[in-house]
Amino acid sequence: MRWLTAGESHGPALLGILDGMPSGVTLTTDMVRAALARRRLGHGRGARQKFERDEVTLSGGVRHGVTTGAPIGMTIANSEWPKWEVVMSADPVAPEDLLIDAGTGDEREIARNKRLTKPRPGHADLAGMLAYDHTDARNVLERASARETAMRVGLGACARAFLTQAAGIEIVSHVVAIGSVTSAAPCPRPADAEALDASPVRCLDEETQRQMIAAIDDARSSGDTIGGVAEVVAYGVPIGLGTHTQYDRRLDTRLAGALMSIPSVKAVEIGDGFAQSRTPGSRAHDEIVPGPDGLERTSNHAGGIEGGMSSGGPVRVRCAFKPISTVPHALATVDLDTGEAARALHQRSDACAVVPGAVVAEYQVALTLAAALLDHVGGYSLAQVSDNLEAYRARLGERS
Ligand SMILES: Cc1cc2nc3c(=O)[nH]c(=O)nc-3n(C[C@H](O)[C@H](O)[C@H](O)COP(=O)(O)O)c2cc1C
Ligand SMILES: C=C(O[C@@H]1CC(C(=O)O)=C[C@@H](OP(=O)(O)O)[C@H]1O)C(=O)O
Repeated sequence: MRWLTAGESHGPALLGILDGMPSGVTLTTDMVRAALARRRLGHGRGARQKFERDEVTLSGGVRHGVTTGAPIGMTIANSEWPKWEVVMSADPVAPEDLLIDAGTGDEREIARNKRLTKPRPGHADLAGMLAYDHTDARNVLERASARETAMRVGLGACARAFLTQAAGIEIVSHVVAIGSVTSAAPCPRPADAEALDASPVRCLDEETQRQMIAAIDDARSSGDTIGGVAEVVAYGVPIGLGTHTQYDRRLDTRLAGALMSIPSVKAVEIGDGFAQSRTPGSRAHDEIVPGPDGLERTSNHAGGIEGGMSSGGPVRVRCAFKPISTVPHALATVDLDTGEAARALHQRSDACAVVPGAVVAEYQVALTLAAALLDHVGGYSLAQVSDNLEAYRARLGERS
C-alpha cells in the first residue's frame, strides 16, 4: 500500500491517491467526511476552521460503497478557492490582476495579493525560497502548510476502514501535554473515542483539561503560540508486523517516519521512549509469562514494538508538536528583496495545533499499520486478507 498527495493550501483542492487497497472494504464518502470532521475539532484553532468546509469526493477505487481494489482517488475541495482564484491560478494571469487591492480595506486581503519576500521563521519559507529559487514565499508555503494533513486523514480513513474490517484493529488518541501542562490520564481505550472527540483538548481528566484550555488561552491572549504532545494507541495489532530483517521495513522506522512527517512534529517516542532510557534494564522491559490463554506480558514499556516488529500488545506512540510558527508577536526576519531586517508577516493563524495534530497522527498510524499488515499477510481482497490473517493467528495460537 502506498499513497501520495498533491495540492496547495489555497488551491482549488487537495488530491490524494491510495494505491494497494484490497477490494471488498466497505467505504463511503460519509465515512471519510466523519474522519475529516474530527480533524477540525479542538480548542486553539484559528478563524479559517470556522468557515472552511472539507468538500470530499471519492473519484476512483470505490463503487456502491465498496472498494474495488483499484487505486482510491480522492479530492478535498477548498471552499475558500473563489477568494484565491487569481493569486493561485495555475495559468498565467495579467500582472495588474495580481496586484489589485480588493477594496475591502482588509489588510490581509491586500497582503494576499502581494509577493511575500520576508520568510517566516519556523516555516519552510527560507530554505524553500533558496532551494527552489523563488522570490515569492507563497510558492513554498502553500504546499508546506498543514492544510495538506486533511488529505492524510482522508486517505487514512480508508486505511482505517480496512484495518477495522480485516483485523479488528482500533486506534485512539489523546493529548498528554499542552505546553508545560501534563496529563496523568490513563492510556485511552477505544471505548473512550467519543468522549475524547467531545473534549476540546482531547483529555479526559477534567482538571487537566481546564488547565490545558487556560494555557492555550493564555498563549493566545499574550500574542504567543503553544505546542504539546499527543499519544496514539492501536489495539488488536497482531504480533509480527514489521520486520527485524531490514532497517527500512522495521515497524518503528515506519511509524516514526509517518509521525515525524506531520508538519510541526519535532520528536516521536515509541512506548516509554525517553523515560525508558533513564530506567535500569531490570525494570525497563516487558517480561514474558505464561497465561491461561497463551504468552502474556507483565507491562508495555516497549509500546507494543520490539525488534522492529509488533509484539502483540497495544502499539503506543507519542509525538511532540512545536508551537505554531506564525507567532502573533511577529518574529525577526530579513526581507530577501532588500536584505534589510524586517518583521515576519502575521496573518490569521492557529494558536495551538496539538488537538488536530493528535487526530492526524491517528490516521498516519492507520496508513502505516495497513501497509504493514498487507506486507505481512497479503491479499487482493478483504476476504483473502481475513483468511490469511486467520491462518496466521491459528499458527500463532499453536506456537504461543
Ligand atoms: C493541524 C495543524 C495546523 C497547523 N496550523 C498552523 C497555523 O495556523 N499557522 C502556522 O504557522 N503553523 C501551523 N501549523 C504548523 C506548521 O504547518 C508548521 O510549523 C510548519 O509546517 C513547519 O513545521 P516543520 O518544521 O515541522 O515542517 C499547523 C500544523 C498542524 C499539524
Ligand atoms: C487550513 C488548515 O490549516 C492551516 C495550516 C496552516 C499552516 O501554516 O500550516 C496555516 C493556517 O492556514 P491559513 O494560513 O490559510 O490561515 C491553518 O488554517 C487546515 O488544517 O485545514
